[in-house]
Amino acid sequence: MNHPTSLIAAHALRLDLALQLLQQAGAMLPDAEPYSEAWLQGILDALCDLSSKDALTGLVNRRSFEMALGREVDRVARSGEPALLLVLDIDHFKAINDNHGHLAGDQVIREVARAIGQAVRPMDTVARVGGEEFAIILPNCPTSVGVIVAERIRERVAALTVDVGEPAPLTTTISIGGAFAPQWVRSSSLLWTERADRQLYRAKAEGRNRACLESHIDSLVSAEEKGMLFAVTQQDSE
Ligand SMILES: Nc1nc2c(ncn2[C@@H]2O[C@H](COP(=O)(O)OP(=O)(O)OP(=O)(O)O)[C@@H](O)[C@H]2O)c(=O)[nH]1
Repeated sequence: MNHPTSLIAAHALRLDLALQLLQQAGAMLPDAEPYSEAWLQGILDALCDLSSKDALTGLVNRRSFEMALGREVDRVARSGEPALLLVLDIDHFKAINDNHGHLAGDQVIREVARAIGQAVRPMDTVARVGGEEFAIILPNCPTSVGVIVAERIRERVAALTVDVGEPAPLTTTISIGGAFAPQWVRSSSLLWTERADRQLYRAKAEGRNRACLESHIDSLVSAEEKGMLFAVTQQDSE
């Protein structure tokens, strides 16, 4: 397809606010002639990057996480590879805010985020999905490995000492819930998340500072998911 060479007058674009936002976030501005095609592309890329990140931790934010989860659901349905979704929540976090202040709470969130990031593979997507809630998508993660990874993350966080400028550093723990995507079944992000959330709820109810992963996933495929599988099979055979 032929594109007209110049559809826009680049200098007429009002980019002040966009540039201000990028500078304030400490983003690298493109090293190209201002208003050239390469420069504009660099600005757009930097804005996309900024809008997909959580400002406090630098992790993937909720919006971007949901997109990644949708892509993983599709990938699992196509490839049949096992994938694990973990949801994590800092235990009794309200007490940290109440006893040490909001800034100390923020510092704990940042350190927990860093510890989680260090405990997983680069191919895993770690996101901050709420105040003190995180989620991780682990593609290509067999059931036996999932349990080990979840436990490794829990131990890393439990071993953290967070310096918040008080005589003694703070320590904290997390509860983790996990669910595997049902293989060869076209599930949905929502159903997968609900399963992981149920396990997180269980981890909290059983005493916190623990990881609970759903077992026997085949028998837990819901009627709704079986319906989706049937719909796919029917469609494919047409
Ligand atoms: N410092 C700080 N606190 C936050 C942030 N977002 C949410 N919070 C606080 O996180 C706390 C979450 O508390 P709860 O949902 O009651 O849960 P909890 O105290 O962690 O208890 P359990 O989850 O049951 O172990 C609330 O007090 C929120 O105000 C944030 O960005 N920074």
